[in-house]
Amino acid sequence: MPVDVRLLTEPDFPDWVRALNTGFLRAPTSTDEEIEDRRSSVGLSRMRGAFDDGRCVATYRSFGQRLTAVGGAEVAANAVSNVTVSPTHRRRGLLTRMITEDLGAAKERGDVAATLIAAEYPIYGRYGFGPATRMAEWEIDVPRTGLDPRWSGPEDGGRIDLVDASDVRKLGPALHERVRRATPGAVDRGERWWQVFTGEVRPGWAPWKDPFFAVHRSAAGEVDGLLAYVCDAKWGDGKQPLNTATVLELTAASPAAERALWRYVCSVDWVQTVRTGPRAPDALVADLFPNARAARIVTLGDWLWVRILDVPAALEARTYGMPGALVVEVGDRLGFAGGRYCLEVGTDGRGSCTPTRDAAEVALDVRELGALWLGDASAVRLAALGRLTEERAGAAAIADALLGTPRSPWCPDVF
Ligand SMILES: CC(=O)SCCNC(=O)CCNC(=O)[C@H](O)C(C)(C)COP(=O)(O)OP(=O)(O)OC[C@H]1O[C@@H](n2cnc3c(N)ncnc32)[C@H](O)[C@@H]1OP(=O)(O)O
Repeated sequence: MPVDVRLLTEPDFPDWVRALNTGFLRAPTSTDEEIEDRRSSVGLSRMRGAFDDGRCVATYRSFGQRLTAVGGAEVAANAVSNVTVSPTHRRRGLLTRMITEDLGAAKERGDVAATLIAAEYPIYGRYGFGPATRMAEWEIDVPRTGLDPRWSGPEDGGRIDLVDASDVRKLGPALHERVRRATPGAVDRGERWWQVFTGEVRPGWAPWKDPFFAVHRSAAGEVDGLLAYVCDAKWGDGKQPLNTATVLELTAASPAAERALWRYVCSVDWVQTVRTGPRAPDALVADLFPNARAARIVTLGDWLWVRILDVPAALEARTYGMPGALVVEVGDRLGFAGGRYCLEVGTDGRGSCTPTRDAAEVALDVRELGALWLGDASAVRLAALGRLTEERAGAAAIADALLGTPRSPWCPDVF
């Protein structure tokens, strides 16, 4: 009997959770509470599974997401998550069947793009996803930073206060909303995100340790920064504290708040090492210190992957650094977004994008367009890699001048 790939129905859910845990190498069994908690937090309507002789052997879920484009507008995105195929059924095309159906539904719904955080690099390019934002994590050797150890708070009239989880649930969402609308690549967060982040809801699959929460207020008294961190309890043989603080979240609506919160976490007594957690690759953190080499990059990699589903809508949603025009030939093996398009950008930085028969100036796969869309990748570099063809000499540099951005895009979330 062929393996049945289909949308989930209510009775499938416990078996689907077992298959999900299996694919992610977690203990396959779950308590009834865990299943009920998961069930109440996700909508079944966009969950898929593959069933072999009645047993779930593959999982897939998508949900609606708001994704910030360059310039601050947001687009409707189809966020992809919980992708697994059990080891007994791998490499038989089950992922391909589930994702092709789901992207087709997203296209029909009018979603502009699809997004995901890829577990492994080689999986999703074949479906038109490109790495659109990157992450970096630093480890800071605090005594080497050259910071004045006598620091006791911001000198510019701002202040930092430790707060409780319930305060974070009150203050965090509005701050995050403000920051994510100003951050290309950021995505919206629902109430559940804040419940899990603050420990109000503790899913069985994630270990929990109460973080320390701090907020930064500007001199005007406005909350413009949020920090969450946990500390270990390591001491050396010579009775020296060797604690590490690991930052779980640092959201700042202003550079002053960002600077103050990094300064704060590097000033906590006993803390010798700060792990920044995943940050934007051009985060301010490393260069805040008199000795920037005290911050060492420990991880650098791709983060949010974007799959453009509607080229004109995606290119018209964002803004551009200069006026100009470019004819782009987009290839799409799955047939959702391919075609030749003319992008024309006015002096106001807004673009119009329409299908055209004019000669293409650059040709690329939709995967590379996804990588370029948020401004992180370079068309000139993609041409050097052989992943973008210049049909007119110099066109890749024009693409970069149009699409490039002064700061890197950044998605602080994992989903
Ligand atoms: C957004 C997220 O949820 S990320 C989490 C992804 N999940 C995981 O990493 C969990 C562990 N891995 C798995 O469950 C599975 O291996 C999956 C889901 C990644 C792939 O599922 P499969 O059903 O085996 O993929 P499928 O058979 O459709 O493969 C399609 C193609 O992708 C390739 N492919 C699939 N997975 C990988 C991989 N990890 N590395 C390299 N190539 C891969 C296949 O070789 C195949 O290539 P082809 O078209 O050239 O023949």
